[in-house]
Amino acid sequence: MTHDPHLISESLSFEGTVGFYSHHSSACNGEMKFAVYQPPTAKERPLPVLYFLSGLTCTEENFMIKAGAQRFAAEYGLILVTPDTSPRNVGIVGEEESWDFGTGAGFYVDATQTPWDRHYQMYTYVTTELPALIHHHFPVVPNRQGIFGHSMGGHGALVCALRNPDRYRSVSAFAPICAPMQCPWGQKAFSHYLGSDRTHWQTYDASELLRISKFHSPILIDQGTSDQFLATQLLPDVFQKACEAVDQPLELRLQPGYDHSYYFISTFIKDHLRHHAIALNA
Ligand SMILES: N[C@@H](CCC(=O)N[C@@H](CS)C(=O)NCC(=O)O)C(=O)O
Repeated sequence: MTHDPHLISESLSFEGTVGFYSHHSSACNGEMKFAVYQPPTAKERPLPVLYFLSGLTCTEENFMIKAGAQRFAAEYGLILVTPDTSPRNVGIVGEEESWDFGTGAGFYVDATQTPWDRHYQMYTYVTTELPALIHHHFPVVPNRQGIFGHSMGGHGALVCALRNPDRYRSVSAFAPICAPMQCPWGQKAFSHYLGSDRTHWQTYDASELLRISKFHSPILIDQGTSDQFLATQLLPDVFQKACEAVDQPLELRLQPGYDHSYYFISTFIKDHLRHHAIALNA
């Protein structure tokens, strides 16, 4: 069951609106926040919807403030939705202790381990509960839905798309965590949220999921070569090999000199919105 969203603030942007909302989430058993950009054409007709999942330490705000996506969403006629990256202030001891786990680091999984399982149901939240709420309250065409993200959110976007190719028509990522089972961020998050059963971890690892699931349209990934997390945490080469093994079309663009920041994202954001617009408007 979804609850009506409460509008916190609204600003005009490229003749459309950026709105910040809170609502009660049944999946996460508490208040969640998200933001929506509605381009000017949303006043005239329902539009395709594109979800952006942010990375570690982010909220629903970072992308809306820093990516510069509104100009192109207005141009291409896409509604943008950015959820928060985790439940917050839910009273779990240690939830604020690290920047790469707990608050701001939900990893887009449904936790099975106590005490996280009562609230950290981000996979269900972003794939089911939030889209149902968006469909109900905003002028979207529900079967024209795409997803993209950055870093932890790039991992989330790839996992959501590979597990639900019927629900997402397009997927892309900036500097995604491509093989979370093989990197410290992923291993820390999965062991605490999911327990020790590594077969369960595979259901949230894009490089593993490719063994059983292919996406029906090409995947676009941009990766900066000066990203400080590239060699230890992101591992795009593992994902590339997994794509090759199953003939999954992948455009992996290594961008010389770019780091992990939103300066990198904003440089290539237009290409990503175009990638999604082509698939979502086809
Ligand atoms: N806090 C970390 C960095 C965390 C980080 O780079 N987060 C990325 C996502 S993985 C981000 O988008 N940060 C928010 C921002 O740049 O606005 C550090 O100090 O090394």
